[in-house]
Amino acid sequence: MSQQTSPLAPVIITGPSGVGKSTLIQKLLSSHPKDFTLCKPHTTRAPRPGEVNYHFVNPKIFETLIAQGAFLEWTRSSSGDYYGTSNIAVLKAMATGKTPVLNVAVDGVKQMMELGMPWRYVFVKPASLEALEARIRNREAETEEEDVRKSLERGRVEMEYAESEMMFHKVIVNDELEKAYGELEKFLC
Ligand SMILES: Nc1ncnc2c1ncn2[C@@H]1O[C@H](COP(=O)(O)OP(=O)(O)OP(=O)(O)O)[C@@H](O)[C@H]1O
Repeated sequence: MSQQTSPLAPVIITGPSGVGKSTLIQKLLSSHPKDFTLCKPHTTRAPRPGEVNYHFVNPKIFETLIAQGAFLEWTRSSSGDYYGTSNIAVLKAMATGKTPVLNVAVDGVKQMMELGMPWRYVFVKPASLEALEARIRNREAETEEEDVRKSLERGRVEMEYAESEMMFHKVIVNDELEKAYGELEKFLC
């Protein structure tokens, strides 16, 4: 990508489920609270313990919002949960005067890229599919065998997409967290 972007242009962080997007975003927001703000996405999945970084809504409300054209992007995960970013959430984040940071599933990123926004796209990938599997299994969340299998298959396809499309401004391997975070910070700050 050669398009010029501003330091205030939203940053889109994407990658397979469980790769560590939320972890990296959380570190960025807590290290640079004056510079970055989270653009809060909507989801229909259940909150994990202590989780506050989403608007949690039921599927009926999510589907109403889709029908109203409220979303800039939306998608369904391999387990059937909806995820999306509303236009209002982006505007609210922009109005803070800080750089909005978005956590977006790979399918949603494809929709955003089609809109041609001159935003910054970062793909986070695992060191290997085995490492991704270990991370998903270690996470204190849904670990039904079928969900893990579907999630890994989807992750594999998403990684192939990232490699084939070359549409990302930055690709970061989240193997060692501090190193991955250092790369993200160097790219953005
Ligand atoms: N570099 C790392 N090394 C080891 N564990 C990590 C690393 N980065 C994140 N994790 C852990 O991996 C798990 C998944 O991380 P996280 O929830 O941030 O992923 P995610 O990509 O946001 O997932 P989802 O898209 O499904 O919400 C968490 O338990 C997190 O603590």
